[in-house]
Amino acid sequence: VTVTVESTPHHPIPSTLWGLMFEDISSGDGGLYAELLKNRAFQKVTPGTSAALSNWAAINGASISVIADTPALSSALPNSLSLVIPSGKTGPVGFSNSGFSGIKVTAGTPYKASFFYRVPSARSLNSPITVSLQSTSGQVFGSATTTLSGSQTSWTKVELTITPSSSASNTNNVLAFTVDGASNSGLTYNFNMFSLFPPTFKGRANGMRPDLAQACRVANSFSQVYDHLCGNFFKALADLKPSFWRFPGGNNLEGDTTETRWIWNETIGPLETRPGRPGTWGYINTDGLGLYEYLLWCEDLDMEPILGVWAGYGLSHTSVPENQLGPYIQEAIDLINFVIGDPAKNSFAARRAALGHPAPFRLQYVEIGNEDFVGSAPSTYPYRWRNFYNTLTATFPHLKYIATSHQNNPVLSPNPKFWDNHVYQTPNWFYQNAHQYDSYPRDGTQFFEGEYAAISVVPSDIWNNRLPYPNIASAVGEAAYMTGLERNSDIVFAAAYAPLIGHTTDNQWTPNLLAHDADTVYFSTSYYVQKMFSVNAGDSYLPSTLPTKGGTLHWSVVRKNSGNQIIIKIANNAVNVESLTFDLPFNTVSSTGTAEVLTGAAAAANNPSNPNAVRPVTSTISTGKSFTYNAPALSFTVIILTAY
Ligand SMILES: O=S(=O)(O)O[C@H]1C[C@H](O)[C@@H](O)[C@@H]1CO
Repeated sequence: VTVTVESTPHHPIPSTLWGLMFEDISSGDGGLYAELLKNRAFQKVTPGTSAALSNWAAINGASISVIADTPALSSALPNSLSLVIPSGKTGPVGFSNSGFSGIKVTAGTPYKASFFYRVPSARSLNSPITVSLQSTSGQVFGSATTTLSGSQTSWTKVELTITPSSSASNTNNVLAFTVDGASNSGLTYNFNMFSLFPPTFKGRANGMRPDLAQACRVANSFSQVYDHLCGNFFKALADLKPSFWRFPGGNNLEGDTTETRWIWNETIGPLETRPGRPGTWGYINTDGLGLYEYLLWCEDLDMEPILGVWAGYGLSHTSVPENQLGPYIQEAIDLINFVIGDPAKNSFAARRAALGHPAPFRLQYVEIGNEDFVGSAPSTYPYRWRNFYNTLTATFPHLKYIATSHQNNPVLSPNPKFWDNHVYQTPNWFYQNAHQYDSYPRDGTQFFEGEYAAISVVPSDIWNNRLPYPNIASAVGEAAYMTGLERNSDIVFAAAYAPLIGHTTDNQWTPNLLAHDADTVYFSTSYYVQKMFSVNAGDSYLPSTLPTKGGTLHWSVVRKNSGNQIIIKIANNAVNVESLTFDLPFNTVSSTGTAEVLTGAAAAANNPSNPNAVRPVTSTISTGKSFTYNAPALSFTVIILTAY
């Protein structure tokens, strides 16, 4: 096929085109969020049940239980861990936490441990307590000791630093808390709000995970360089050069009921004031990764937040009646004031300032709800949209509000200027529908492809036949579709693969762009496609011969001003090599260029047992005013050359 490229740009590439969608689907707690202990504050559990003690285990015959404590540490955290040392015990007695399917222990790294405690009744003994990182078989890598006071009947916080002298060979490790059995015979201690943080990105308290911090890249302040092969969340995400961050969901914004919606003001402030909530993915969210942490993360990665506000619908298909929306609209107003308000005029903005960020955060886009095309949502979205949109627009007229139902189905008033479209489909569907936006009217309406992914190769039932990890077929299908988004980026202002992150074993959704366990992050084929597009977004779109609609070969050409670069993206979904001849209308064209190619067998995938099975390979190719490139079967290529 001959591709004639035009020299006059059709439109600028929007600065927000390629970004990230995030919600907690075994991706926040235990993933992006750096806390290493699971069930750290017994949030939303039933005292006295074994479930309340999940992830905790007794050591050497200690009697542990979760109790509804009086006095509670806080109204947000009413449950405590009660430790009773039986009589007749000798040696260390106590309990341990097993983390999120394990804990990674790296020598020379300072881990910050903390907990609250009180003694129910005063006594003379002041007892040492040892907190140690150790293997499940008892090998101690590092520990710290402090003293529990026998007169401490009110809650008090203890903070310790543990710097292991050796690394663990795997993640089968626990954080153990022990006191001497003999001297504590028959005594009781109450504990709460445990926490263990390794160094976080930028050293932020309550920050993002150590594997996220750029410890792999910045001059290490620690004696131990992180396992640079593992990559890490921050490097992985930062390397995508993402332009936006949609949060907090997705389903997890909505909650199953009105009561379990994401309530922004319960996710900020000291951890002991955050009650946590049952998320929509089957586990309790600690909300340790809350609104303020998300906003700092957006600043740290220089991303535009796309902030979802709860819009009166829960996934158990309940809608707030129109005449009862007021408090929830006010909740959204207060949320937005926390983000951008004037601390001198608004108490929620003053909360932001008190947390250390007096200046407003960056905010342009607010999404009203999520997927209001599911269940009974469409039947109530017209009034929910109208009331939220009208009140928010009156209060914050400069913000851009995104609708989440199917466009004009139902008809909404006022007519939305921004829509969020989602699609989960097969690889074939993605290359067959790469032209989706070509025919959309150019009437000022803008589109956010807020969630898309090839999740299955079984068209008859994609939902129950998931790919465990992205593979070459899914990634190259997505690449074809993304050439269409790039071509139509005059009306598509943003797009994100979803979901972004998932745990390798303890997950509720596959495939994910990145997988993780307690040890490392795994980069998928789709991750590389996202990175190859995002890093090479360019500044303006150059029209060219249109690919055959529904065909297997797709391309898109952009110009990057700096360096006079022409960037050609080619997705070949055929199982045979495709030859493309490019005719470039420029006086001067470099005789060579680079071609970064991701290719492999259709089912080839990166996974924990073979994390680097498929990676992009860059080579030098011959280019010129007219040149031919042979796109390998099942491949995505980014060609970069200079021309002017
Ligand atoms: O089960 S789904 O509704 O398809 O869930 C999808 C759509 C929803 O917005 C998001 O939270 C989730 C995975 O990204």
